Amino acid sequence: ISFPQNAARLRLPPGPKCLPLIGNALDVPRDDLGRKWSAISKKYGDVVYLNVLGQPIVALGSLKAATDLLDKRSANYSDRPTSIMAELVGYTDWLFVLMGYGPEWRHHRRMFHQVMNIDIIKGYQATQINVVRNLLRHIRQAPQGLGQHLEFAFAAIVMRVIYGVELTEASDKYFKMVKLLSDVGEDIAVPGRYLVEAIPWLRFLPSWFPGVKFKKFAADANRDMGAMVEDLFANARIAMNSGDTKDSAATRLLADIPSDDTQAEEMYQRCKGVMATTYAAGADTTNAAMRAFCLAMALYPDAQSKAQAEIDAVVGTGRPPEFCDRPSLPYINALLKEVLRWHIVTPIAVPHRTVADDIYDGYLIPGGATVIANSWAMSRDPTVFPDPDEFKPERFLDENGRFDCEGKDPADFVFGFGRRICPGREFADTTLFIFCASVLWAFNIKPPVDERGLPREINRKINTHGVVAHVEGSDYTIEVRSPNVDRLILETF
Ligand code: HEM
Repeated sequence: ISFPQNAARLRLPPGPKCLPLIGNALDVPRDDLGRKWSAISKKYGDVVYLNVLGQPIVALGSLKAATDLLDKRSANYSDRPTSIMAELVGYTDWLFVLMGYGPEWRHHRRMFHQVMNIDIIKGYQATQINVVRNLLRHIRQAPQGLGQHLEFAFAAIVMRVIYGVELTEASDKYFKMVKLLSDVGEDIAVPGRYLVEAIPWLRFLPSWFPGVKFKKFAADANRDMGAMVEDLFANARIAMNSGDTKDSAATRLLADIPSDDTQAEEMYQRCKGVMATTYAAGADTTNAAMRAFCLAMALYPDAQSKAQAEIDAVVGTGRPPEFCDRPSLPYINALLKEVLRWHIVTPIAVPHRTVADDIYDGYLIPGGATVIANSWAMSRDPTVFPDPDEFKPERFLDENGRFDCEGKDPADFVFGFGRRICPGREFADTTLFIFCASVLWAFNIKPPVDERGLPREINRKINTHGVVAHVEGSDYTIEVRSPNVDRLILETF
């Protein structure tokens, strides 16, 4: 990467006016991130510059700007902003989502790929099917607990695949820890949320000092998460050494580490981090997409009926859907794309950081700038997605009803960009397929009803204060579609 020679003479991209000392600190959105950053982009352009207490932030509001920079100039745009909070909660020791662009991140990413590549994940299908059939039974038994069943199911899949641990009850300690992991991660990853990021010396004040509550929060999270990460890894190692192994990503990675290697300890540490990262990054995101699917089905009964008609024609009611049905289900494939577009799980993805100065469209993008790609804005581009707020799987079907997402694939922006693109996206995709197809096969999802049996308004509220956007409600009327399906849900277990 070469530094632009004329950097000093170049203009920075447009942006809101800076105030003395604090710069744009008051302009940085703290909730509803996609929509609010989008409003800033509408006003100033696709590439916007803010200065938050000396920290440059560049917000990219279009797919073109994001691909031009984060994909095509990926070598310069794949670093991550450093975060004092991430350091205080201990994330920088093991969570490679937040690691800077360098050799250690590369080792982690390579290790992740070993256990989550497109061929290996085929071996996880049996687990995915098992968990989803269990989920159907749970929903049938207690439909009012839908939200919790979903949360549990995604945690269960990841735990089984990664650590070989079978989650049994919602109260399982590991399940609680997933929640902690993702809650903390989401909270601290929002740019501008914690003042200590901009005023680092705040970390040296005592915890009782006004405004320093973050220190206690960080210390508690560090202790609890550290214990969990150690505990899970220790279990995997014990199982591995005693020969009592359920095949899992952890045991396979551990088996590859020669114990007499001088670097074995380093590799164990890395393996521990990769496993925990998979859990932290995978469970909550996939769960958020599934909840959005349920909301869409309750709000758009036509789409639900069309999807069910396709499943009935291809799969029938005599057995639940299997992975091999997927190529024959174009409407379901279109619906899955629409779920990911309609509800952007990570509205501003995860921030990148530039390594060196760069020039784009005549503007200077400074080295060390935090770069935000607004995936939410891309999903709402009406030139690509007319009526963008409407849920329309037909967007991804051609005139003959064949699946077609050429030139408008949400995967181009939903999973991030460049060298940091989500490496779990194929696993997320297969998991979502089997979950959505199975739920559609088994249940009708309808609006909730009041005491008189009349439809109540559906809670469409999205919790947007973290990096992952969650549909808040999960209160629907859920009916088993037929007595035959009911029998099968019970019999399959
Ligand atoms: C619908 C589900 C998912 C969505 C929407 C999603 C989205 C994202 C996004 C936007 C990023 C940041 C990319 C960037 O920096 O440009 C990311 C990173 C990541 N995701 Fe996902 N993800 C999903 C599921 C998963 C799953 C299931 C796993 C694990 C099995 C996973 C593992 C990761 C990891 C490890 C990273 C960090 C990559 C790095 O920093 O190099 N994700 N994801």
